[in-house]
Amino acid sequence: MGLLQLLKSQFLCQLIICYVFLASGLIVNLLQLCTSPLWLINKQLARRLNVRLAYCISSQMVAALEWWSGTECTLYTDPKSYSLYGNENAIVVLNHMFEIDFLCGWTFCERFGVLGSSKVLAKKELAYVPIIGWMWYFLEIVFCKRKWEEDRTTVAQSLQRLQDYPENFWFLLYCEGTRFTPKKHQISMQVAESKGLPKLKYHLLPRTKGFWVTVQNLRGTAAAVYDSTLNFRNNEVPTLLGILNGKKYHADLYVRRIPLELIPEDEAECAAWLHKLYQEKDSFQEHYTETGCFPGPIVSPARRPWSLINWLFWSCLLLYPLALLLIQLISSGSVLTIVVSAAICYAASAGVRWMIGQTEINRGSNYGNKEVPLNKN
Ligand SMILES: CC/C=C\C/C=C\C/C=C\C/C=C\C/C=C\C/C=C\CCC(=O)SCCNC(=O)CCNC(=O)[C@H](O)C(C)(C)COP(=O)(O)OP(=O)(O)OC[C@H]1O[C@@H](n2cnc3c(N)ncnc32)[C@H](O)[C@@H]1OP(=O)(O)O
Ligand SMILES: CCCCCCCCCCCCCCCC(=O)OC[C@@H](O)COP(=O)(O)O
Repeated sequence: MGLLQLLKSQFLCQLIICYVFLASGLIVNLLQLCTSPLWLINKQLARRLNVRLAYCISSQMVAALEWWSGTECTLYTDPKSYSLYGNENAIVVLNHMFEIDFLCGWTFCERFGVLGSSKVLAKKELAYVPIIGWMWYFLEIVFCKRKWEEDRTTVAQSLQRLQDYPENFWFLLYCEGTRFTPKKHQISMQVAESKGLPKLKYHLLPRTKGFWVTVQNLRGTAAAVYDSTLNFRNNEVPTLLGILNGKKYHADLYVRRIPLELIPEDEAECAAWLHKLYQEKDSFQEHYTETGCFPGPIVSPARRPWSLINWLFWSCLLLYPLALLLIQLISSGSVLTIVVSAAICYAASAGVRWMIGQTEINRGSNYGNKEVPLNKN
């Protein structure tokens, strides 16, 4: 193990990264709250400000992936589509198998200049995660309860609000609705069988309603669907804790640009179209398993320095007062103050560990885990 790698694996270094993330995140959340009155006066300006504030938070996680762990992200795509990435609004359909798939997505957002404005159809539970969830509130992220009776109106309304969004954005949709586990896969394949659909090997059966409502409400706003399939080399199982430990992974992303006009408007036809898309995605994963690469040319954008610069800025701003505080604390000699400070540090690190837990598959929800009564046709 090299010296740098040893340094990266030290708990103290990870603690510093988490401290900067936590302290800067809360400051940014507060600044976002301060933009509230501006929404009434100049909504578009408030949105633009929030895009930049959100960048301060999400780019720290991107910096951890790109600069701290040195993870490499390779893009396989058609060079003709490449020039459009970042210059139009798009709906991104991504497989949901890895704990850091969202972070790889964010990395590509960063490289194409849409990180601050990127959006997702997220489960409601994530709205309560401090920093990220609170940041999303001001970014007009679309939340769902994964209960169609309630989601059908709320999701459509939230999507419609994005029609006059002042910056280009990518709207991420995990149509599988939950992370892949063998049990969820087995249950969803029973559903596939009952619907007479071909089985998928690498994906859960996609939930079609969210896709249909997104496409319908973003017609005229988004230009295309980016069908994205992610995998990692050498059967790596990447985790956020691994990233914090400085472990380097190799992500490969295969993206096909599909103009929105090609997607049927009728709900049933749109659902059939999505099922066919997932059968194709499954064949790309099969190709990857057999050959170690996706079909198509590699046109990888390089990582940009901005996420690192942002992290260095917040570190300089926040580590100096922390050091002063620690010196004062130790020199005060008060046992009570030291114990209280240690307790605050412990609570903060437990909080960050809980947030990281949100990304862990074995702490995932039970959605898609329950056997459903099937009407065999
Ligand atoms: C160039 C580079 C390109 C790309 C770069 C890549 C990405 C970057 C882009 C943007 C980044 C932005 C942000 C990223 C940051 C963070 C993201 C983090 C996480 C958030 C992710 C989540 O929270 S995922 C969970 C929430 N999302 C979803 O659930 C979406 C999918 N779900 C739906 O669409 C659902 O339909 C719904 C939520 C709208 C409603 O759910 P509900 O369960 O109520 O209804 P359903 O219709 O789905 O269910 C009933 C029907 O389903 C059938 N059924 C039953 N059991 C199953 C089963 N196990 N599997 C499949 N289907 C099942 C049932 O039979 C019913 O069928 P019908 O025929 O009656 O419809
Ligand atoms: C740079 C310092 C990093 C410090 C660590 C901060 C950690 C914050 C992470 C919060 C990000 C939350 C995003 C979670 C994405 C996710 O993967 O959600 C799961 C859902 O799709 C589906 O849930 P489920 O049904 O449970 O599978």
